[in-house]
Amino acid sequence: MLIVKQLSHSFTNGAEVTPVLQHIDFRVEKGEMVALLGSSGSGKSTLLNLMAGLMKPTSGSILIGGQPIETMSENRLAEFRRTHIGFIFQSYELIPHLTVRENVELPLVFQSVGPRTRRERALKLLAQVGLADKSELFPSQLSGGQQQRVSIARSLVTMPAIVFADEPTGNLDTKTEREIIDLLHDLNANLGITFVIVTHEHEVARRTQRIIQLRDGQLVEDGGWAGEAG
Ligand SMILES: Nc1ncnc2c1ncn2[C@@H]1O[C@H](COP(=O)(O)OP(=O)(O)OP(=O)(O)O)[C@@H](O)[C@H]1O
Repeated sequence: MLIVKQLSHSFTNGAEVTPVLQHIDFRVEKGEMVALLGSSGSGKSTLLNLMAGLMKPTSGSILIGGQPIETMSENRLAEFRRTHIGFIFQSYELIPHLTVRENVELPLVFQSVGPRTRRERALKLLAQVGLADKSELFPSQLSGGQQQRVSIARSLVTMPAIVFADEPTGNLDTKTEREIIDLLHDLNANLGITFVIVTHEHEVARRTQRIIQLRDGQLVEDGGWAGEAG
């Protein structure tokens, strides 16, 4: 599903070169739920941006569904992202003047899916994330946890091969955090969605099947639990 091969990245500002990721190797199989754990500055966002095709690596390769994304043209990559990759952000990134249902439908608008199909798919997903009765409200009328559920429904509406979640519970209290992770678990178990969850919180990482740990741009642990990895 996802293969990261000998991935390295440095940022260059004038003469100054900052190496951020060094020779990262791992793979994520279809249906896995993986945490990418690391403290601030360890390189998580950089790795996520590279895996999502938002940046080109200095060297190495990223394959999603067998396709190397770093060699794709910008247009091809944009299309590939829209079709095969789902995103969940810490700050939800919902459009305030669209209803909950319209927010979930939005990725399908960009794929030219007709209104009736869009509506059906959005309502089905909203029911799956426990928001069947909130579809015609606006994001501001929902709690933070509910808004994150909307963004989860939106990330799944195109039926992507893989979903990247960037600190998905970073703005939520502990109880709501647990509920959101439970939901991601259910979606993983029931629908077989492949999730890569970027987090600096051991509590979140501990709930996944597998932990990939980054420290100073290097992979220090793959597969162990946070408690053991220290
Ligand atoms: N555009 C850039 N130019 C130079 N250095 C950068 C740039 N972006 C990030 N870095 C450096 O790369 C390192 C890793 O940053 P990154 O944002 O990937 O870490 P992170 O683990 O996501 O941290 P956080 O949890 O705080 O977001 C940091 O030392 C950062 O200063």
